[in-house]
Amino acid sequence: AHSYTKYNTWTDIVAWMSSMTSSSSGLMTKQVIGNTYEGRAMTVLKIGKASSSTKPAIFMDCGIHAREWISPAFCQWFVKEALSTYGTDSQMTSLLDQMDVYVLPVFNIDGYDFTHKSNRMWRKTRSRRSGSSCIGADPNRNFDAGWCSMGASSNPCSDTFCGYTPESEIEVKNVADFIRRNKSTIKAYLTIHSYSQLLLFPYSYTYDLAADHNELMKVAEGASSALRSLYGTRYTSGPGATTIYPAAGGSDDWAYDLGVKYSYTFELRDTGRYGFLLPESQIKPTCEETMLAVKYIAAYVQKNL
Ligand SMILES: Nc1ncc(C[C@H](C[SeH])C(=O)O)cc1Cl
Ligand SMILES: [Zn+2]
Ligand SMILES: [Zn+2]
Ligand SMILES: [Zn+2]
Ligand SMILES: [Zn+2]
Ligand SMILES: [Zn+2]
Repeated sequence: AHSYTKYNTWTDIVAWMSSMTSSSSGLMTKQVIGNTYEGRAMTVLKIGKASSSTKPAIFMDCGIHAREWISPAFCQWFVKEALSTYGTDSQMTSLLDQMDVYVLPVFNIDGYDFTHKSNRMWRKTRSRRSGSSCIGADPNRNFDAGWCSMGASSNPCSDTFCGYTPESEIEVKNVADFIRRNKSTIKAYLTIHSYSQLLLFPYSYTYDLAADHNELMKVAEGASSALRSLYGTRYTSGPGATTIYPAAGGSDDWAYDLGVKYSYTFELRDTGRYGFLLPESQIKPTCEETMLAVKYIAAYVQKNL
């Protein structure tokens, strides 16, 4: 059964999405944006006060990398917090009255399911192509942003295989299509990963500073200190290229170049003691502190609409 303090199976997450939607009394709707390679339905949850007019929006995805289990746990936690504190928490109420938040709880569903059933350390998608016995591409190297120019491999057997073309992975194409369709309303893009405790922003595909570097840095530092205020967890903020490593084809860089100014990659707990195998006992504290950072960014975006 589903639990917010467990790493849920895809089956449990599917059931959870349906029950949360039907009990949300209109505050949340769900829509399928396409299927994965193995045919699982990529489901986006739209959270916000129902409105006949289109509202500005924030898009957040989790689980682009299969083994980073704390990430989908956070998206589920965020949905719970949003639905349960709307009407009582003034900031969440204001946010959902004025904006919509699109949440993709698991981006790479095939990979996530594979980590539960076979190989816990799998990272990529599970696509297959004749000509190679190796499976999958790194979805965070498959976006059309400096594609395969650095920090990625054109070897299908590599864990950072960039794919055969930009958006060759159907999961990437489905998400890119959705964001393109909604780019006039999407003001912020948040993509949740683990681990290292970093708050990254463009660019990773070049050492050049983004046009909005100073503003993005200011907001990242504010979000990191909001996060630190709860349990003292320390994050480092900065452009991906210099803060983690130079790498091309990432979703944050692609969204930024599309025009989504507030584009961030979160690398959640920890710094390496458990790594991807973060104990379930740390789900609650990790999610509660991350809520503070996400709400900080959301409030900033709201103020600057
Ligand atoms: N644009 C990007 N932003 C963040 C990262 C770091 C994540 C950390 Se798991 C990755 O390697 O895909 C990588 C890229 Cl290419
Ligand atoms: Zn279960
Ligand atoms: Zn499992
Ligand atoms: Zn990742
Ligand atoms: Zn990572
Ligand atoms: Zn809470």
